[in-house]
Parts: sequence; C-alpha cells; structure tokens
Amino acid sequence: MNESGRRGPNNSGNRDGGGHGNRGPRGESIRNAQGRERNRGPQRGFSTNAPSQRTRRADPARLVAFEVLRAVASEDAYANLVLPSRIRHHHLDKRDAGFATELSYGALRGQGMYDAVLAECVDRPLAQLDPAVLDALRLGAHQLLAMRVPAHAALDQTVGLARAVIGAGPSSLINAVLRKVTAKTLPEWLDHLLENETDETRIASVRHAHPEWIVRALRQSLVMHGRPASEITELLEADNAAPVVNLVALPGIGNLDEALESGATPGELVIDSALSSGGDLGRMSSIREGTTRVQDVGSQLVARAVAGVDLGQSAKDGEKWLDLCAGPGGKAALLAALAHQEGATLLANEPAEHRAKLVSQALSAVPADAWTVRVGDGRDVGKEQPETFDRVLVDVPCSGLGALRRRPESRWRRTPKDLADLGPLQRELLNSAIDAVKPGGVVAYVTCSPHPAETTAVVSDVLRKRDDLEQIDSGAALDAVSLSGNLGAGHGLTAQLWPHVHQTDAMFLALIRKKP
Ligand SMILES: C[S@@+](CC[C@H](N)C(=O)[O-])C[C@H]1O[C@@H](n2cnc3c(N)ncnc32)[C@H](O)[C@@H]1O
Repeated sequence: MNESGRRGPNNSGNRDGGGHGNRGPRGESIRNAQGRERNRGPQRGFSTNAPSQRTRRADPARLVAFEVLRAVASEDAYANLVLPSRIRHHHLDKRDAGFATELSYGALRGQGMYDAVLAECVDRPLAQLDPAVLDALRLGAHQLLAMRVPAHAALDQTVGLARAVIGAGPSSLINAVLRKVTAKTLPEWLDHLLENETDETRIASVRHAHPEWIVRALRQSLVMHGRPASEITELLEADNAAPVVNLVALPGIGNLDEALESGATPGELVIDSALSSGGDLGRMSSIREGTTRVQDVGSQLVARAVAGVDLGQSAKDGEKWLDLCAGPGGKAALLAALAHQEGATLLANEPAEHRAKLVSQALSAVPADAWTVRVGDGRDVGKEQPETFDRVLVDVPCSGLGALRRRPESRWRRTPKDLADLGPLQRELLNSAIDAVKPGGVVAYVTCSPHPAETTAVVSDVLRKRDDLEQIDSGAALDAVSLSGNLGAGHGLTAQLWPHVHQTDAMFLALIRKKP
C-alpha cells in the first residue's frame, strides 16, 4: 500500500476541476509511465458544479477497475484473471492498463482498511449500500488516499463513473462520502481509526489491510520457518506492494530477447527469468506462443529444484516425471521443457477438466512427445501407477496465503476453515505422490502458503506414518538451482521462500526421497 499519496495545496486556477486538469486534448487521461495521473494542477480543489453538471463519462481505465471489482464481488471472480480481459476489451494503452491495475488491485487489497474509513463517512452500515456503490466508493477512497491522483480528479471521475454505469441517483451520495474521505490523509485516518487500539494484531490488521487471523497466521508461519516474528510488518507490506511480474523463457524452447527489448530486466534469482513492468503482455508474440511465460520466480525455483535433484543416476534420459496437481500448468510447462531437454517425459495430472485444458495449452509450446495430460483425481495415481515415476511434483491445493500480493481479493475471501478443510486432501495427495514414486525417486511437496498447517505439519504427519522415506535438504536444492547459490530459504530440511526476503511468492518446498 502506498501510504505516501499525499495531496498538495489547492494552488491552481482551474476552478471547475471537472476532469479537464488531468486530461489531454481529447479528454484522455495524462498519466506517467507508472500509469499514475500526472499531478499538474489543483489537488485539493473540488468542482463547484453539482454532480449532475459534471463528468458523465466513465474514464476507460476507471471503468476497467470498476468492472474488476464488480466481477470479484458479484461473480466470485479472480481479479488477476478478469483484469487482462477487461483491459483488452476496452483497448487500454500501457499507461491506462497500469493505472487500471494499480487502482483495482489497490482497492481490492486495501478493502478492509478502506471500508473502515468509509464506515466513518457513511451514515448507515456499509452492508446496506448498493454493492456497486460500495465498489465505486472503494475505488474513490483508494485514489484519494493511496494514489497520486489529484483529489478533484479522483472525485469527479469516480462520480462520473457512477453516473455512467450505476445511475444518476447514487452520484450525490458518492460525492458527499468521498468529500468526507478527503478530510484526512491515509496516515491521519489510520491514526484516527486506531486511536484507542492497543492490540498489536488489530493494529497491524488495519494498518496493513489484512484480516486479523491472517496477521496471526503469517506471524506464526515466520516463526515456524525460522524467521523472527518482527518481520511481520515487512511481510504484510510486501503483500501490499504492486506485484512484480516474472517471466520465464522455457529452457531449450524460448528466449527472453523480445521481453528484454520491451523493457523487462534480467532476473537475479534464477536463469532464463526476467522482471517485467507489467501491462498487457499478450502483445508479445513469445508470450502468445507460450515459449515465454509469466511465472513467479518461486515457482520457477521449486520446479527447477525437483528437476535438479541428484538421484545418483548418471543421466535423466528415459526418466518419468509426474506433476500430480498440474492446473493451470505453470510448473508443468517448465518441468516439461526441462524433461524434454533431458530425454525424460512428464505426466501432468489435473482433475478439473477446464484446468486440464489450460495445462494442455501451457504445455503446447513443448514438443508433444515430452508430455501427456491426465484428467483425474491425483489421489488415484499412486494406486493406479505405483512406483512408476522418478520425480513427482505435488503442488497441492492450498489457502494461497503465500500469494496474497498476486490475488488481491483472496485475503478477504479466505477463512481459517479453509486450512482445516484442505488438510486431509493435502495429506492424501502427498501419500499418493509417494506411492507413485519409484524407490530411489524424489517427491517435491509444494504449497504457495507458508502456513505450518499446510506445510510442515502435513510433511511430518505423512513421514511419521511411513518408514520408506527420508527428507532431502530442500534449502540446498533451491540454492543449487539459483543464480546466487545462497537464498537462505532452508530451515531444517524444508525450505520457505518469502515475498519480503526473496520477492517471490511464499512458496514452501519439502523434498522427500523414497529409500532405494
Ligand atoms: C496449487 S494448484 C497447482 C498449480 C500448478 N502446479 C501450477 O504451477 O500452475 C493446485 C491444483 O490442484 C488441483 N487439484 C484439486 N484437487 C485435486 C486432486 N484431488 N488431485 C489432483 N489435483 C487436484 C486444483 O484443481 C489445482 O489446479
């Protein structure tokens, strides 16, 4: 969360503030390279016109952000899936796409915090507002409190958006509420909201816009994986930072030339990776062809780690690899490319038909003789194909508490019950993976969550009940495939990556070898 989005003095002669001061000759937004509107005039000045006389148009970038929030709230959609299609639908250029991303992601991540502010400015419980009005207010609050958008533009454009897409009625309410929001800066609002608060978890929860149970869970996770509890603030801040978009060129198949020419910078943690500045990557032919893919560096590292484990055989030629929970196919694509290079083959399993299709699409850039997709329950694979595979990745369904920065709405959707519900499935999948691996082979248990209930507890429960297993040093395995050679992710024999330390998702890895 950018808490420095302060507004300057009202020092401009632009009296109407009606959206012109921040627009180009054709009324288009003027934004800088980060997609932020240039601050070129009045900042605290508001329109003296009634809402009915002001902007009636929806700025396309704000409209995209609004549509994303609506889809998330009313259709249970995922922002990271809806946003790119809305950007394309409205033909946003790079700057407007950046603005729409920052606005929608920021408003979603900060939802709990903005709702606390809005509750102080609305004369009824927020639950009684039309959900579309509440979403418009959240977008307005994020612009006013955390983006470098002049207050008059944030207000006028949000009211204009509401007039265009919700109706004339709510625009007066939105105008009045957002004016009250402008009375304080974000730090002032936070001080006000937390005036009499002494509970550290509650303070961190409001200040960093995370539900209290997640603050507690992440603090506990840090400690369980050998890091100090005091890092919680950095971790929560990292969850709120604009997401870094990592790219991977599939080894032996793609390269990063086009990405680097488009402004991406070479990744520092793992080979064949790059950092993109975001925007609509679908404009790159290497992305459209699937030879270069968007993938978190943590995912790249764990996929490379399982492929890289030394099994004591001279070559990997002829090895059989399994990705037991493959959808949507990110790690499977990298694994299949690595398998192809080594003369190995990959079976990618996924039970959900639509996700299995995504796996096939993800794998389509890799020669077809290197992989097969199986549509089915991963819990059956161990029984159906016992002791068959040399390397098995089991990237289990999890709470996703380690990827909150990429899925901005998820922190408000998840509940502690999710952890309890997922536990039995995670154990069954790990057992199936172990049954499916050959003696001497390796299983990589992976989650994009650091929570002990889905990481160390699952591994130790399964290990305790079997005597055919030994753990491999997962931190060393990650180091071996990293460029730095010293990620510092290992704790005991498991490894945990962190957004605030490694700038990756909080990916957990436990490498388990079946005794020969
Ligand atoms: C964390 S995601 C895997 C992400 C994937 N490895 C990637 O890198 O793109 C977990 C996947 O497990 C799948 N899944 C759910 N239940 C499963 C089951 N019983 N057997 C196998 N996979 C399952 C989900 O549909 C989901 O696609």
